[in-house]
Order: sequence, then C-alpha cells, then structure tokens
Amino acid sequence: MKCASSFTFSKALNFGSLAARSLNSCIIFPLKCSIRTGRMESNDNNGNLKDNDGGSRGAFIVLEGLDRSGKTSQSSKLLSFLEGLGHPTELWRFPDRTTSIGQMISAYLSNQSQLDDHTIHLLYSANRWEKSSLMETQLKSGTTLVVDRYSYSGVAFSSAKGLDFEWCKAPEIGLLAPDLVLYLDIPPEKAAERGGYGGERYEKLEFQRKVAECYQALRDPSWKIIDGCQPMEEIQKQLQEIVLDHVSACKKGRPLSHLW
Ligand SMILES: Nc1ncnc2c1ncn2[C@@H]1O[C@H](COP(=O)(O)OP(=O)(O)O)[C@@H](O)[C@H]1O
Ligand SMILES: Cc1cn([C@H]2C[C@H](O)[C@@H](COP(=O)(O)OP(=O)(O)O)O2)c(=O)[nH]c1=O
Repeated sequence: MKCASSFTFSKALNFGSLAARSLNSCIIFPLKCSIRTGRMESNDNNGNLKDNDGGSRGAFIVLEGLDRSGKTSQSSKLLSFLEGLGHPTELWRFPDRTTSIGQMISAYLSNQSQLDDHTIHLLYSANRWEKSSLMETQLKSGTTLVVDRYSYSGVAFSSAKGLDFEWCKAPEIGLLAPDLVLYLDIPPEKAAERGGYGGERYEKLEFQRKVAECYQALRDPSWKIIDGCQPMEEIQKQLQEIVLDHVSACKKGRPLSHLW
C-alpha cells in the first residue's frame, strides 16, 4: 500500500485534535431515533431508588460491513429490540451528513465535489470527532448507542484506495472505542445484487472487493462476524443474543476505552 508523502503522521494527528477542539463547541444535531438523557437509577440495598454514579453506562455498539451488507436494516431492528427491553438507546450513523462537515462528505460521495483522498479521509475522521463529546455524554448518561459505521469504515475504505494503513488509523487515535463491533460478512458480489448499487462513489464491485480485504486486515478477535447472507430474521436473532451481554456489562460499570 502506498505511503502518504507530503502529509505527515503528526499533521494528521494535529488535524484530528484541532477538529475535535473547534468542532466540539459547535451546535450539534445528532441523527437519532430517540433521545433519552438523564441519570440512570437503580435500587440500593433497601430497595430505594438511587442515582447510579458508579460507572454504570450505556453500551457503544458498532455495525460494520460492505455497502448493502444489511447494516442499516439491522441497526434499526436492534434499536427496537433494546428499546423494547427498556434500555435507553439511540441510533447513530457515520458519516453524519447533518453537520457542515457531513454535508461536504455527502457532496463528495454523490460526485458533486472532488477531494484529495487524504482530505476526505480526514473529513470523515473530523465528522466522528465533532460527535465524540456528545457520544461520551450519552453513554455516561446510560444511553446505549447503536452506530452504523465508525472508524473501521474510515480505515477500510481509505486504505482500499491505496492510502497507507497506519496513516489511515492515526486520526482516529483517542476516539472512544466501541464495546462491540458487529461485522456483517457478505461477499461483495452478493451485496451488489441487493437492490443494485446507487450512484454513490464507492458503490462499485471492484472497489468493494478491495474494501472487504482491508476489513480483513483490520479485524481483531473481539469482532463478532455474522454471516450477512442469512435471512434478516436469523441475523437479527444472533445480534440480539450477542448485544445483551455487552449491554449488561456496561451497566455494571465496564470502563470506556479509546482507539486503538
Ligand atoms: N439479510 C438480508 N437478506 C436479503 N436482503 C437484505 C438483507 N439485509 C438487507 N437486505 C436488503 O439489502 C438492501 C441493503 O440493506 P441495508 O440495510 O440498507 O444495507 P447497508 O446499510 O449495509 O447498506 C436493502 O434493500 C435491504 O432490504
Ligand atoms: C464512516 C465512513 C464511511 N465511508 C464510506 C462508506 C460508504 O460507501 C459511504 C457512505 O456511507 P453510508 O451512508 O453508511 O452508506 P451505506 O448505507 O451504503 O453503507 O461512505 C468512508 O469511506 N469512510 C468513513 O469513515
């Protein structure tokens, strides 16, 4: 894979932290299906409700996979499932196209603008950084976040273009790490058959094959790999079984960690 030449590692890091500092002060409009804030409550030994300050929090769950692997369908089913069990839950997605950075990304994806590969990579990252403090607030207030794509998409798609793998990871350093990555595994050819690709920039079979290889390189043993070719209901059942353990571990105070 080719190395970034004029753009150094430290510049990428500086960009990431600068974007985080300046954008965190902006008004943020999160893309979500439900908003529930407020403190978690639990019973003390006498059965009285008390504030839950002891690190109890929501779980950070990420769905990853190729375009058309079923992430959006499964994310919303997961949201309904968790809400149905009474867990405060929000559905987020990246890129979040509602912010001004997100709109630049959207214009690029629909081929209305042209950007250097490094530049768009850093914009995707900035789009995550501008949401990171809100993300942390929500998790700490007890809300579980189901997130459709995260840093792994950033690295897989940009390194599939030929950018250096480690360079691609650098601007993500320090972002919150998910508690669980659910990877919907589907051959690129199968994904392409699903309703056909639209006109977006990356929706091309040859490119998706490279993305699949880059995801392979990025995977770690903690990822849950789900066969995305199964019927939707079967996938849904498997995801439900996996997430509950993580939701309860986070409720019991599993600490938040950071990438990578
Ligand atoms: N398990 C599945 N089997 C068959 N079709 C599916 C399955 N999951 C999703 N689809 C269909 O594939 C298309 C893309 O699904 P979507 O959830 O939008 O994927 P993504 O968000 O990963 O791009 C939709 O038409 C959806 O109905
Ligand atoms: C989050 C992210 C997405 N992408 C790509 C993946 C998708 O092809 C595209 C748009 O993402 P998305 O809107 O999730 O598309 P889809 O629903 O088809 O999966 O942006 C990146 O290249 N880098 C990133 O950091």
